[in-house]
Amino acid sequence: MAKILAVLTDIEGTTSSLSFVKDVLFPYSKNKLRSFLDSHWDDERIRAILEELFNKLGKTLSLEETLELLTKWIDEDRKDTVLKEIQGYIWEEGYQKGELMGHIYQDAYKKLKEWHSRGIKLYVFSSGSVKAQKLLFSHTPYGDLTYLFSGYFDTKVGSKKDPRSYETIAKTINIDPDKVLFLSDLEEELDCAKMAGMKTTRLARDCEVQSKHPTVKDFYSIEI
Ligand SMILES: CSCCC(=O)C(=O)COP(=O)(O)O
Ligand SMILES: [Mg+2]
Repeated sequence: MAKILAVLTDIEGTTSSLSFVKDVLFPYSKNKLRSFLDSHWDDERIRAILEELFNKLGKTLSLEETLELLTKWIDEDRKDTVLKEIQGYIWEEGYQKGELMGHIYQDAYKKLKEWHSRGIKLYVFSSGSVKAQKLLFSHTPYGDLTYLFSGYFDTKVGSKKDPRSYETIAKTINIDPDKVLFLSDLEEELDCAKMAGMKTTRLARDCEVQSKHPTVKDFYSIEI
């Protein structure tokens, strides 16, 4: 493999379990959505996010309508920036109250730490908002791991299923795409990163998969 200067990693299914996101984080945001909207409906920061939603829809929604729409989007696992921003704020309260703890696989933690100590730059690209990413990595059983990462990207940079997002990330971090290794559990994301010129490795933790990309069961098997 050509010299890798940076690792760009997905979260769900890659550094962290699918089940943590689907069975813990998403239900938490769904259960707390009504009380969050009730208590933050007039908050300046939340209003700005909701205005973005209303602009996108071309109409203003009532609290009840907003609740209904965002609940539907959580159920559909919609990767919408407004939903992801709101979820980030809800999870923040969960982490602060000690009701949430971020999940990271031990192999991911150990290898990320090793790569960091070797001077390899580490970046995150997730559909979860940058706020949600930082919260997850600052509340792990291994402590606050945010020191490992040089930057975070969410879908404000573009969809994870669009090669242009990976091109933008490479330009932003100022590293040639072929010196960046992208890690993900999803073939389509890896295809897009490869189209942008990045190196790729697929994580297939709990199942056998057919893949065009080098495939590993955990981070221990990734040689850089
Ligand atoms: C930052 S944790 C929440 C992750 C999330 O909201 C999500 O939709 C998962 O996206 P990923 O791109 O990490 O698969
Ligand atoms: Mg994933």
